[in-house]
Amino acid sequence: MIEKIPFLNVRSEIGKLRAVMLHRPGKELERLTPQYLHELLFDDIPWLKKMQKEHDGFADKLRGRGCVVYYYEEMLEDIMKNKEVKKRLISEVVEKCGMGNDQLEKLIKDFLIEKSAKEVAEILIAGLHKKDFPNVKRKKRLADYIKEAYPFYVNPLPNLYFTRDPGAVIGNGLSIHAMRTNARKRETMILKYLYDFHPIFKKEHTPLLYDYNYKYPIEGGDILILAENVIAIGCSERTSARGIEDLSMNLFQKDEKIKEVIAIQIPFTRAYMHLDTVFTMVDYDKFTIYPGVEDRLRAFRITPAKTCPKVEPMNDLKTTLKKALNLPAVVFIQSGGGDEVTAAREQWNDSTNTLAIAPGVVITYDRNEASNDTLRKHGIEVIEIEGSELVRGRGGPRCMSMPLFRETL
Ligand SMILES: NC(=[NH2+])NCCC[C@H](N)C(=O)O
Repeated sequence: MIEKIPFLNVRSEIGKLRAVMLHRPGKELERLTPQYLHELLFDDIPWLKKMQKEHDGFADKLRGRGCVVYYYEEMLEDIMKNKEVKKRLISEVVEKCGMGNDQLEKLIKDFLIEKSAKEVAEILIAGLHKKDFPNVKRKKRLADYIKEAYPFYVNPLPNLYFTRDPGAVIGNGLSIHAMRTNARKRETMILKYLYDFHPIFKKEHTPLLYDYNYKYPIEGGDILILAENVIAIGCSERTSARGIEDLSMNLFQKDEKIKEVIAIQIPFTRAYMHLDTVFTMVDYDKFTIYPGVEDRLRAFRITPAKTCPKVEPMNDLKTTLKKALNLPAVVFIQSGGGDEVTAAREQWNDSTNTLAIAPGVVITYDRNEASNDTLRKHGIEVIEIEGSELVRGRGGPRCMSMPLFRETL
């Protein structure tokens, strides 16, 4: 049952979190095999049952602190109770699978349309394995032979539990992202349907700030809502410079409160694919940072201008943040407790990927002991969750959550 929230509202990284969208990992994770791990953006294969327990633990901690949890899959099921929506979504998904055989496409569409909203929601996330499709007599095309060894008609979406990335609520608007990799593109297509048809998005009050079919990639793990008037966007392996400029222009045009964007360039590499894997905000004036990249970050100030935004290179990130947030000082809390090796190991396990649920209160993985201690020494309340399986997809509590509503500071 969907409870009502007023409308989307995220004007900071740290305001009390009242509503969040999660995805409980499901069957899609059991479709990972060593052969396709890399393509599906995983480094290892999680044990699903344990992973779900860990994820439920995460959701419980959020609820325990007064946050309503919405699940992606339930919302997807909700919108597909409308037969027309179900039909359109099935068609769009199947057509984007590149099967190379129109007759097969039609058969799969007909097969899916007969299923309930719940079953279709599951298949659109977990994928359609060839063995789950009845072997009806049909003419084989070249593509069928070429792809004979490939197990799926519709690919699974194992990264969907990182709900942070396909979309971001910024202010009262929704940014639906153009994902860098094919493995994650359907996640955003589905989010667009949720935006169009699910009542919780209250489309008429929710400006669309970016769309998944825009040309330049941008992903949610790179977006940090520093304050009402200033947003940080990482320029990373996943988020392009032009994507940042285009989103900035839309923000300036569609949200009168947003006056500047700080672009933060991080090294382009898998270990830190998004800004939030090395840098997150934990309190009004405190950030946690992976020391291994601290000297390699570059900051640029982006402000409105006529045709394209004005871009100014800044001297250093700390001073830039201080100025933008109008603070006398900002504190960078180094993850890893001051040891280079510990810091690198814990970063790989998402020590810096903290989810603030109120000013000075964060959720992190329990395994990152040194980083958690350091946060506590700086007066941060650290709520720990288990994440031995969850972490295998290379993401932590922040990646696993898409805030919908935060109390205004
Ligand atoms: N916001 C984040 N840091 N998300 C992490 C996403 C990890 C996921 N396996 C990917 O590579 O896309």
